[in-house]
Amino acid sequence: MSNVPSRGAPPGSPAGPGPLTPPADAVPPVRHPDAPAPGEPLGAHYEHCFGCGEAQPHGLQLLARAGEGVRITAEFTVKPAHQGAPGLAHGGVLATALDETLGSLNWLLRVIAVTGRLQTEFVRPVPVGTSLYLEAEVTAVHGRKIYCTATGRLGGPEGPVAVRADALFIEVKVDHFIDNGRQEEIRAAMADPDQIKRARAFEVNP
Ligand SMILES: CCCCCCCCCCCCCCCC(=O)SCCNC(=O)CCNC(=O)[C@H](O)C(C)(C)COP(=O)(O)OP(=O)(O)OC[C@H]1O[C@@H](n2cnc3c(N)ncnc32)[C@H](O)[C@@H]1OP(=O)(O)O
Repeated sequence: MSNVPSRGAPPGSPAGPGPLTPPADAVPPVRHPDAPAPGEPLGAHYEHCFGCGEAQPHGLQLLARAGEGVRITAEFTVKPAHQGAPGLAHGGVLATALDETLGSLNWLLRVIAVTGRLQTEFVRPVPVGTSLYLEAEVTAVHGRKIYCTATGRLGGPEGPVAVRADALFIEVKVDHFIDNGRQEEIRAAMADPDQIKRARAFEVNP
């Protein structure tokens, strides 16, 4: 048995609405006035990120764009390195794509947040070579808790739904990474002016 305390019943359990349901006093999300304009590409938050980093040859290299409101679109192409079963994307890779797209919503809120919960639904297999088109949206905010949802479609915005996720992100300060990350990468990131600029675009008061 794990000694990590439980944060509530799983969604849909008879014990209650579950940790992915915003509480009654949650508020609608507010797009930050300095958020990137709709259609603008967001770029990677970290060049070595497995989800979005351009310096990760086997990563997803997911490209996200700001949408209207607190919404994001993103795309990635499933490569042979992403297989689970022959010719099909690994479920964990698809969960990464959902997680990364949901994490990109932080650019629009201008907060840094990490995934606390991620509930995924796999609706259709996703073949290698497919371009997965993702949309994500923040649905509610309660203190540091950010409730959000995402959908991935095969081939484009009108394609059939292949994956879905509901998630809870928790706002953190930049110290979360400085205190917990391996020192060699933290030192390199802090010495990189582009990385500091990217961290600032997430966080109003770094
Ligand atoms: C120089 C460097 C530059 C770096 C520039 C970086 C740029 C930006 C990078 C972004 C990166 C994105 C990448 C993709 C998204 C990932 O994949 S992020 C990686 C995966 N996630 C993680 O590693 C998170 C690991 N977990 C943790 O570190 C801690 O559990 C957390 C999430 C920070 C929470 O701990 P905490 O701050 O102590 O929070 P705590 O005060 O206990 O809870 C706050 C509230 O949230 C609730 N809560 C917390 N966790 C949970 C949970 N799991 N379930 C339900 N409720 C929860 C609590 O119940 C509490 O609720 P209220 O009482 O306020 O109602």
